[in-house]
Order: sequence, then structure tokens, then C-alpha cells
Amino acid sequence: MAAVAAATPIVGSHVWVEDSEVAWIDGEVLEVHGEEVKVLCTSGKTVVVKVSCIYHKDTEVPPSGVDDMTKLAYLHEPGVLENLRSRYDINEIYTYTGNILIAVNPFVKLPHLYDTHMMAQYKGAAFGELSPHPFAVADAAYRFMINERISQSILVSGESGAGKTETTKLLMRYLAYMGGRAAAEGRTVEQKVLESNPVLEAFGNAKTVRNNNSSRFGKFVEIQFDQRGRISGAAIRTYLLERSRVCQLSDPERNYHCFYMLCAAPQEVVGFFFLR
Ligand SMILES: Nc1ncnc2c1ncn2[C@@H]1O[C@H](COP(=O)(O)OP(=O)(O)OP(=O)(O)O)[C@@H](O)[C@H]1O
Repeated sequence: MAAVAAATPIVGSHVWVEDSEVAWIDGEVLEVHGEEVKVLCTSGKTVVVKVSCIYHKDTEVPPSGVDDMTKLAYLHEPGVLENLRSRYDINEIYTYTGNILIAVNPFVKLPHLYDTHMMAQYKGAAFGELSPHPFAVADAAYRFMINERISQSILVSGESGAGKTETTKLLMRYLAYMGGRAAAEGRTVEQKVLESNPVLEAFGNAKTVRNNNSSRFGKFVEIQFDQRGRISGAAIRTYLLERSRVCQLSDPERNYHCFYMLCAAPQEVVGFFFLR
């Protein structure tokens, strides 16, 4: 893999240049004059840019991209973005970079990606054998915990609206699938953990300009397993709730979901809620 560096310009080479409309556009080098290069972009436009502002284009990458970015010849911003875009265009929203999973929010429901059949496929499969998926990450963590007897952490990060909450729920669902036990009496721990999500979201999520269901708090979910890999307990710690939202709102954002639920609920339910 090449280091992230600007391209050495050669006439006829394929490069990426910055574009105000589409972020990065590819083109062919027409002329090189010292520190400046003339590039014919695929849009038909000709631009003159500084050598330090152009990046090599990997012409070997298949049109549908690669499922692991470490396979790219050049791991620079335009290369990474182009690969994610090519995959997104064919509904492949997940891509690996080594053992890191990158998710591009599809903003449409893709139930076939997350059903029980899918969970069964990822169960025990070697990491990287199947298409990139949060279930693969959860499975690898679960198996590592079982085999090495070491606690595992999965860090989910991204900007607001990126899909962290949805991805965390998928990870929890998979771990509940792997470590769940048959309900002998009442609800099982894993059921309780999964069922806590709507309650937490009611009190800590709100509509913002970037996300209709934005979590306004941080969350640390701990799932405990016994020696046999069965879920034995769980704890959810929340922190940094945006308290000011309760009394200070900027249009068109909304307050926490629970207030609207209270207003919409039948009177007897609201009465019950306050009695509790
Ligand atoms: N895998 C997915 N499939 C379908 N829709 C998704 C997926 N991930 C996210 N979304 C959509 O994007 C919306 C925002 O995602 P999510 O709430 O998970 O973002 P977030 O990163 O947790 O944002 P915030 O930091 O604001 O809480 C979801 O309500 C859902 O509509």
C-alpha cells in the first residue's frame, strides 16, 4: 500500500483533483509545467492545479470497488471516497479497512441484511470470509472472548446521523443471538437489554436538523457472559445528556420524544405514567 502522498505528475497519468461540486474528480494529466499541472477532467473541464493538490488514481480498482480498503493501491481521501461510493451505488453499505468496519448510512430499510438467516451465516465464519457486516465484527469479538477469555470492546463512532445507534442495536442483537438462552421464566436478560433501547431513546433522543432520532447522550453498554458464553447480565451507563434541550429549543429541532409521546398517549396511560 502506498503512503498518502500527492502524485508525481507524468503526462497521460490518471489522477484525482479537487472539485467544488463533487469533492474529487478524476482526469488525465495533459501537461506538466514545474509546480503546475494541466488536467483534463472526466467532466470535460480542463483545470490547472498545483502538483501538491493531485493524487494518483488506481485504475486497477474494479467498478464495484473492493470490500477491504487495504486492497487499494493508494489509501488517500479520493481513493477511499471513490471506493465507498462505488460500493454504495450497488447497495454495499459496509466496507472493511483491515478489521475496522466502515458503514455508509443507507437511509432506507434493508431488512434482508439483518434477518436471522444472516446471523446464522455469520455465526463462526472467519472474519473477512463473508461480506463486511456488523455481525462479523460482533461474531469476531464474541469468539475472541470465548477462546481467549478476555473482555472485548467494540467502539462505534461517527458524526451525528452516521448510524451509530442503529449499528449498536445490530451488534446487541447479534450478541443476544449468540449468547441468548431459552426463556425459562419471564423475560431473559438479552430481551431486557434489547427492550431497554426504546425507553432510553424516548428519554434521551430528539429530532435535530441532522437526525430525526438523534441520541443526545453517550452510552456505554456492557453485556456480561458466563463461562459457557451465555449472557448472564448487562448494564447500560449513560452520560452527558444534553439537559438544556428540555427548556431551550432551536427551531426546527424538537424536545425529547417522551414529551410528544405523553401528549399523544391516551389519558389513562399518562395517569399511569405519573403514578409510577
Ligand atoms: N443500517 C441502517 N439501515 C437503515 N437505516 C439506517 C441505518 N443506519 C442508520 N439509518 C437511518 O439513519 C438514521 C440515523 O441513524 P442513527 O440514529 O443510528 O445515527 P447516530 O450516528 O446514532 O446519530 P446521533 O449521533 O445523532 O445519535 C436512523 O434513524 C435510520 O433512519
